[in-house]
Amino acid sequence: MSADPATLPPEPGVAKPDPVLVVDDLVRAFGGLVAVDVEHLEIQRGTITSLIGPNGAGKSTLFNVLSGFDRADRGRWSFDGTPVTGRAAHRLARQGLVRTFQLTRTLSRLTVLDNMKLAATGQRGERLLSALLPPLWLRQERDIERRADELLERFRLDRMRTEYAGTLSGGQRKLLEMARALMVHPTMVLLDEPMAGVNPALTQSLLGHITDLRDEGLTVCFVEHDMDVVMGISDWVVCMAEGRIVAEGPPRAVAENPAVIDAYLGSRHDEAGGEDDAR
Ligand SMILES: Nc1ncnc2c1ncn2[C@@H]1O[C@H](COP(=O)(O)OP(=O)(O)OP(=O)(O)O)[C@@H](O)[C@H]1O
Repeated sequence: MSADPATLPPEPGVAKPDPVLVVDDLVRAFGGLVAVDVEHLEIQRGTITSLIGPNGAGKSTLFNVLSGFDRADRGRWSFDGTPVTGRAAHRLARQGLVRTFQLTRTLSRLTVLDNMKLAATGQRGERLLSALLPPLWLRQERDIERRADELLERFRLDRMRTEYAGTLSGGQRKLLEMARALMVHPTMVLLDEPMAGVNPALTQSLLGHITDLRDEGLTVCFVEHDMDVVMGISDWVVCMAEGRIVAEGPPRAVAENPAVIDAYLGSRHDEAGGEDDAR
């Protein structure tokens, strides 16, 4: 952070010195259930910000809306100084905002290299144009393959280049998800549970990749349930509960925040069917 995060008041909606993403009044409801109701949120450029909260807090829904994979019922948001409310995912990717997805069954049937190449094809317009201009098309294909190979080497997946993605281990899949997101040279990446299903040996390597991205100037925002991971690498933590942001701040301050403790205990209380379960 250009300003020391410790100097910012740890309050929901606090203004950041150089926000790359700014969200106002975002509401997403499913029938009568308000899944997301965010009054104001700013994500500071060049930081690792994690989004935490109990199950059903609205984290994935917020990610889906901001990355153009779901619509909001209300609200405005801007990315890198440009209003992008309601903009589709492929257009956001071109502007530099991408999110990762868990590998689908279809992608598992493609090779690692083809997965990477497919991730570069957000630019429909250019591809149509280049199909009409073969030399341009060839050059673009070569550039895409070169970029894919650089990233595969960086993430130590180069030896798996021609293997089917479905044969990768849990940790290698997470590396591929991250590598795919970087194909479009993003400014900001939204990572969906980057550590889920990863064995401890690869966890350190994944954490290292995430901090490297931040150190290179990218903004990283991720949803994660593993609190050791959150506390270990986040510059800033945002906590949601029942669709709202209930706390944000540096990791330690958030961990000790009564609103956060309440959110987690409250959800356990609900899961316990009303019994007082404060473990
Ligand atoms: N497509 C949908 N249709 C109906 N309800 C939905 C839909 N998607 C999410 N919800 C509901 O919205 C609320 C927020 O869900 P969301 O998945 O965003 O929470 P989350 O914080 O990501 O939870 P988790 O940590 O369990 O993934 C939940 O009550 C969920 O059941």
